[in-house]
Amino acid sequence: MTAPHTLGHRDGRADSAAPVLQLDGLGWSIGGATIVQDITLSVREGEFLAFIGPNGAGKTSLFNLISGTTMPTAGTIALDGTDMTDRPAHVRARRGLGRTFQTSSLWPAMTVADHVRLAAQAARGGSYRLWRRADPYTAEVDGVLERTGLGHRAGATASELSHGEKRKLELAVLLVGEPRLMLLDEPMAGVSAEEVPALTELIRTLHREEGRTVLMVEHHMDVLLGLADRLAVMHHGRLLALDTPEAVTADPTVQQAYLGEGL
Ligand SMILES: Nc1ncnc2c1ncn2[C@@H]1O[C@H](COP(=O)(O)OP(=O)(O)OP(=O)(O)O)[C@@H](O)[C@H]1O
Repeated sequence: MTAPHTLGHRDGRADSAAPVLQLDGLGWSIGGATIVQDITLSVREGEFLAFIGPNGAGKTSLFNLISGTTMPTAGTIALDGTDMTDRPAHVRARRGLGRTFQTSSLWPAMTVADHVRLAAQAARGGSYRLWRRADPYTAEVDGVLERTGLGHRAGATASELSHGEKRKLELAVLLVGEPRLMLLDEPMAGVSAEEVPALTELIRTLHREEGRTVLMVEHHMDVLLGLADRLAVMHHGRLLALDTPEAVTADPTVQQAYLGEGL
């Protein structure tokens, strides 16, 4: 096990008393349709907040707003007490926000190690060269692959990986930037039942042992009940409930929203 990482504020401007993430009245409308509506919540440092909700409830759209890939049409977003509402994704990333996507963002013919190496070069401002003789990123690449359980797959191409290994590689690429706040969009999607426990354990380590704040969209309730401090339930773009997993699953309003789909 690698030693826990100290996740310090990158630019020293953070207000340590402020929540890591604060959303106030956040909304997004497009083409006359309101996709995300009036979301107000705060996330404290080190918390694990999971988002659940029926298909099309607006969970991915909310992650897009938080990460800056979509700009909100209402409300505000603050990171560590600093308003980020109009700031682009790369500025939020510099403030320690990292995310994975629902669909795979890997290059099929590129090796596992080269994915991580490219991410390291991009993060450290190096040039995109995979053939350098004296590779300054070797130790970092090895370390990240070991932390994510992919050391033995360093030379495999992404196309040779199982779904679970692909998800681990996406996490490995994300970890290169040492995000303090990680947004994981359905990290178990497409992963076989046998691979779910190892992936769950990796996410638990990133949260509990490495101290990262995690927001995760996930449909597997059994996975979430062992990980999440709080569950946020989204329905028709709104926040229907936000509480402990026990309270949320017992909430009749939530059960009603899931009627016919199972919670
Ligand atoms: N760019 C867009 N333009 C128009 N409608 C959109 C756009 N992006 C998303 N939507 C719509 O917004 C709604 C919410 O989509 P979103 O992907 O955020 O839901 P979700 O809760 O993540 O769903 P799932 O669990 O199926 O991934 C859907 O009805 C979707 O079709």
